Amino acid sequence: MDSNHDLKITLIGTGTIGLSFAVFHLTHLKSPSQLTIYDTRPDLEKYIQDTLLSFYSSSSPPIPAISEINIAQSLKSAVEGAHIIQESGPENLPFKTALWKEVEQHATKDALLWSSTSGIPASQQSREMQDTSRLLVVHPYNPPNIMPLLELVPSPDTRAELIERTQEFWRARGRVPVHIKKEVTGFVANRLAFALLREAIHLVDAGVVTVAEVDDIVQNSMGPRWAVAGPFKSYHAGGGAGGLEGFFKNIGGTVQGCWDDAGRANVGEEWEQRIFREAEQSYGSVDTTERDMITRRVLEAVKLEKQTSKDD
Ligand SMILES: NC(=O)C1=CN([C@@H]2O[C@H](COP(=O)(O)OP(=O)(O)OC[C@H]3O[C@@H](n4cnc5c(N)ncnc54)[C@H](O)[C@@H]3O)[C@@H](O)[C@H]2O)C=CC1
Ligand SMILES: O=C(O)[C@@H](O)C(=O)[C@H](O)[C@@H](O)CO
Repeated sequence: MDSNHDLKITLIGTGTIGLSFAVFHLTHLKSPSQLTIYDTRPDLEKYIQDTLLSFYSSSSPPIPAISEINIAQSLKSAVEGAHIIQESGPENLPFKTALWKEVEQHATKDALLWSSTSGIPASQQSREMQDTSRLLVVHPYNPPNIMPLLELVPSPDTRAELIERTQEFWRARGRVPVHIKKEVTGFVANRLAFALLREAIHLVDAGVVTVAEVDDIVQNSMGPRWAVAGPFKSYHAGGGAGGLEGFFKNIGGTVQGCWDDAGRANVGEEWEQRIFREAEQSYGSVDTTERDMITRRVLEAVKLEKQTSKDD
């Protein structure tokens, strides 16, 4: 991968995710002039000026010279000469398919082509490309300027060396790229999160707990637990000397009972209006700045403690 001094990154689509990626890259690039942004919104420059600054606080890296960022006036000029091109445009297949077909015409042959998509596989997005081996999904967890995870989801055609170069890029910047081996719906993080969300909806809909009580439970148990040790490591530890096998020997009956009794809520069913209203009454407009500041500090603390215990 090109050194940070001459690395050129282009971001296509700088809304919620794209701008967060911009903040991340600006922290690691030697100059803002190495970053190019292309977005069709008419108020782009004012939007960037107003919104990018909101990502910076007293504890974050110094505010970059935003005026030095390249604002491209065409897709062609945005992608020419870029080493990395990441799209964070609208989550719809026609947009992404047309985009990659056009990007491929102007991008250099060894440029890395990444999609931030939440769930549209590279095999679908690349179907009008000449070289379908070039595209890789690099799915972030919002906000990517803070959350370490990137799910790398290749199509069956994606070249292995592109996955390796992408892993190298993110690891070198302290991120956690995970290679998802198959194009499953929602990849992995969302599937796991949405499985928990389905059961949470079921329990609220059944009057077992409220929306806020579910959040209290998660934030004061598995939330911090899984920030330190994920589900498999936690239950392997919970099984004592027997490990995960011991856990299931001991608790397996209860686990199966929960699985058998799990809820089957579906989108569009009658639970929606009541639970949407309860969430609104509980939270109103969430202060994402405070959320992100606390999340950053939690992640930094976990990383420091894990490094300290590794060094001991
Ligand atoms: N919002 C989230 O929590 C997450 C979103 N994603 C994915 O990231 C992608 C972007 O999502 P968001 O940032 O939430 O959407 P967004 O709506 O905030 O941003 C999309 C941006 O694309 C721009 N755009 C629209 N048409 C364009 C075009 N033809 N050329 C260039 N730019 C164009 C829009 O002006 C807008 O700024 C989606 O694929 C989404 O699934 C992935 C992880 C999390
Ligand atoms: O939750 C996230 O940040 C991401 O994994 C997603 O893709 C979300 O589902 C996003 O699309 C909506 O928040």
